[in-house]
Amino acid sequence: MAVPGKVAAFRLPPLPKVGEIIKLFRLKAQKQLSQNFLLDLRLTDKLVRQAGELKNAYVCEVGPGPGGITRSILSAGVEQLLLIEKDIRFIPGLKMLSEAAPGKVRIVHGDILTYNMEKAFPNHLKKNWEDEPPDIHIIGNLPFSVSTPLIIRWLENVSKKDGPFIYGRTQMTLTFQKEVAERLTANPGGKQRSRLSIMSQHLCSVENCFIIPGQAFVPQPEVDVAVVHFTPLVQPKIQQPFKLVEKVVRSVFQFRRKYCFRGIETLFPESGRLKRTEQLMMTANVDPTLRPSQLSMSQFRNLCNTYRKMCDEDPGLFVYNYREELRLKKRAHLLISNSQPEETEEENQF
Ligand SMILES: C[S@@+](CC[C@H](N)C(=O)[O-])C[C@H]1O[C@@H](n2cnc3c(N)ncnc32)[C@H](O)[C@@H]1O
Repeated sequence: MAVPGKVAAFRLPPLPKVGEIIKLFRLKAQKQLSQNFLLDLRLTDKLVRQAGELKNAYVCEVGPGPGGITRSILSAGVEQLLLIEKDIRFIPGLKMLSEAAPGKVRIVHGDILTYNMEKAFPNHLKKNWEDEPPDIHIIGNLPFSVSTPLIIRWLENVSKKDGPFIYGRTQMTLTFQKEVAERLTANPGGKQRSRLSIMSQHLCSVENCFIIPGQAFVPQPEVDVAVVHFTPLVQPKIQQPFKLVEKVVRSVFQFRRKYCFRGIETLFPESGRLKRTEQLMMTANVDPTLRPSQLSMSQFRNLCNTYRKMCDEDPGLFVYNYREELRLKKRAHLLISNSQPEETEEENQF
């Protein structure tokens, strides 16, 4: 659990308000880029407190924009702050902040999706995975279209201990659309239990910290926003490669309203499908009539471990792709009958 730290360990010299910076540099939010700014410093302070103690820490803020959260991070007394911002219009305002905190801020005009985080911090900060997390934090309020793919990528980095996790169990405090945060943190049986719940919780302790109502942003988005804190676990709850876990979890949730065996079947080619599904479910000790959302983490672990054994015994199994088989069958069906194929798949949200 994140230990809320103190903010205001360092006093910035008087600066124009964030709203004034927006006016000064004509930083109109670009709706098509989902830019929604958080200008209320009480809220930015509260968000930054969720990261824990930041005094003398090394922080990377992704998508600082006009710099509201940036000010709160600097006020927390950090040692170094790396800012990665894609939109060049924000760089002059960020430079103004950097001048107010000499020697502390490094500004990168770049895209977090391509930035090499393995060189972002000094080597001496590296910790062993089993040790306490390093004094490195990632904080960000990014557009939702970026934050969801980014967290999936960072979860894969956690499982491989690379990217930002080359330094150890780097903690992250990020915002998401409220419903995505609910999926990230959902327990078994919960309405929002989904692929994202298993993929995040098997690798990290995930805490839904607080909700920021949409009205707090300028301009106001149509949804509420939640702040989520991630601390990578010393031992993942499922000790299998990320891609294997992803495949099993995606298959289970393929038909999220049906019994779980319906999705699990899709792990196997049509010939022998029933027999192998039964074998997997029996060995993993999973009741085939549970709904995907009812499965516990240990049941997912059993499924992944058993599926891994089956893949080791049949090297062609892992590359089997149900959707591809379905697509080829549909195409053949169309060629033969020239009729519309039946729709067999359900919506498969992350
Ligand atoms: C929702 S706005 C939030 C701005 C600021 N953090 C705040 O809370 O007021 C998202 C910011 O992320 C930036 N951004 C979007 N995609 C990015 C990417 N791939 N890499 C870095 N920054 C990005 C946008 O330019 C914008 O400044």
